[in-house]
Amino acid sequence: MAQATADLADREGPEVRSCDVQFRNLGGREAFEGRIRTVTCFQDNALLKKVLSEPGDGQVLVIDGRGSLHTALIGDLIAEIGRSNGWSGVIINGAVRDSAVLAGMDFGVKALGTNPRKSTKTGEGTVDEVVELGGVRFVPGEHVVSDQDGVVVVTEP
Ligand SMILES: O=C([O-])CC(=O)C(=O)O
Repeated sequence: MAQATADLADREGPEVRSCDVQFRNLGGREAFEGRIRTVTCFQDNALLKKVLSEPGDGQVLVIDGRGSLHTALIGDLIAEIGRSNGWSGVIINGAVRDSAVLAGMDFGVKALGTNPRKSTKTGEGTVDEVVELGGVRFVPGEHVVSDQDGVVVVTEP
């Protein structure tokens, strides 16, 4: 693995951009990193599915679902779209489903929790706006490292 979040925290010191949200590590790839892209949406997953259908080039999609645990923003089908298009993983301020399958996939998935209820598919939301979670700004184009200890944003890889 390239970088551990604890090593980044030692390097950066107290100002390290470490996200305080206690995400669950639900994907089979427990440590992942990449350039940040973002989607903001609310209980609707058409837009994030569209973005994960683009070439991923090792990027990480940070999805701000406003913390809603009422519907799943991704399941095994959308995760497989992302994995097969070369995304490293997703970090979701929201819920997922099909977690038993996600746990066996070579794809990074951090989320708040699970809910089997489907999301709507209207396409509402925004792409590549700065997302703020757990005291950290996730800026598209910067770099995020996610592992068993947490989620850290750095300017450069
Ligand atoms: O289609 C959805 O709403 C999410 C889903 O179940 C999947 O990705 O497998």
